[in-house]
Amino acid sequence: MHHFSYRDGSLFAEDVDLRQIAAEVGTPVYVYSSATIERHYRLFAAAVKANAPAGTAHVFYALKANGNLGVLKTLAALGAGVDTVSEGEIRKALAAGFPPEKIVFSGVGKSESELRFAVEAGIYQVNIETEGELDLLSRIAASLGKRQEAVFRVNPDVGAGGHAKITTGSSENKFGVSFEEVGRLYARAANMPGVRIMGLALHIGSQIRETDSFETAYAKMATLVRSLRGEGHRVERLDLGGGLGIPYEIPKDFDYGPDLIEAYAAMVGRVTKGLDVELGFEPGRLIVGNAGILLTRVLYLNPRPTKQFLVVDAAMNDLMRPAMYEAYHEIWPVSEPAADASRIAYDVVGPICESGDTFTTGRVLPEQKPDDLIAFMTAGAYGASMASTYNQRLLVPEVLVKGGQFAVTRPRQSYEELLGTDRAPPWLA
Ligand SMILES: Cc1ncc(COP(=O)(O)O)c(C=O)c1O
Ligand SMILES: N[C@@H](CCCC[NH3+])C(=O)O
Repeated sequence: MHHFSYRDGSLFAEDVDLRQIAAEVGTPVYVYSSATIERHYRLFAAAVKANAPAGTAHVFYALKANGNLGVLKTLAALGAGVDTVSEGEIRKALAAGFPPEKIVFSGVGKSESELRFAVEAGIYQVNIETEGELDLLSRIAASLGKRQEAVFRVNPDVGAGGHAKITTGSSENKFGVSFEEVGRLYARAANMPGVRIMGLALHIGSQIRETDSFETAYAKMATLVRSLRGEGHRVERLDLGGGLGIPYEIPKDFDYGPDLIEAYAAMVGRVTKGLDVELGFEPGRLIVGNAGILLTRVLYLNPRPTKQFLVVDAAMNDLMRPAMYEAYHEIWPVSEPAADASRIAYDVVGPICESGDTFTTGRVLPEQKPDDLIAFMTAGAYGASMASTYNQRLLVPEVLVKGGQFAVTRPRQSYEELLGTDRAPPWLA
């Protein structure tokens, strides 16, 4: 089931022709499908709930993957919780209507003011990553007359992921407290006035397309839960993080998800059997990755003796995954190519003054000409959320589609907004 498909010769997002969005909103523009977001959330939530030991599983959508207000409201309406990593993300989640009691706060470097904001907001859980953070959190909460529920994010020393830069669970990575330290921290926390430790969390990496590395890490966590309980500590919650990957190469008979999600959920059920914990999950990419595309227009062709450059109006500041992780995104022309269309190998590049502003090299596509529209597929996760204004380009707009309707849920930034926050120093004013 794919919600981006060809109809009458043009690529549609659900029931909306992408040519219409390009005409009304301009390019580049991100376009998201509500139906895909809903489907992936429901598939995941149902599978993990069905396999959870105590029948309780909380799904905290990882907001960092896509923080668009329309996307967040869609998920809040489905009853999702949210995983945040900064005060800005907590504020976005609250603004989108997520109740504080469904908000988790992760992150290696939470500042004092961020922790204070989170405690005052009354969020569900802080995922503590260092001993210093434990002390600080307790001090802040106690000064507010509160006791904040929290878990320790443990570094399981099992790293995995689609690229070295997105592995988080290895002990070489900065994330989480080490396995050996957890017992001691639990014991210290028991005497602290401002925190109540409810359990453990982990997150091993992103774009993981098999279940073995999760299983290794989760089995280690199950052992840790038992040994902590043996020492008399309370472990009621186990937050298993996110990281489940998605297909970036879209199969012809696209029916994303169920197999890997089912296998993952069954594995979780197996590993946590009899553990009597409330499970939490933090999927990001899985929920929104396949739900979005980046729509861009061909500006120029630049033929060279050995290659053909296709210059488009999107750039690495709009979608930085290819430049940062050599990530692969399929490219679909908006006008459905004829079966006998001539095909050419292109290096698809953006307007930015960096050779790294290259989406792909030698990609064979139906022949393109200036003004043609093309879509970078599977761009719903870590696309707009990682965008910048590098080269003083305007932040890219975002559109949410639902059935035959669409709405601009973030307009293209204006030049007034781009320039308006700068301040001249007084000696040059
Ligand atoms: C703590 C934490 N939770 C959840 C996620 C979401 O990961 P993904 O989008 O791969 O599901 C991340 C990012 O990798 C993360 O750092
Ligand atoms: N931003 C990365 C994944 C990192 C996930 C954040 N912990 C990507 O686009 O693949």
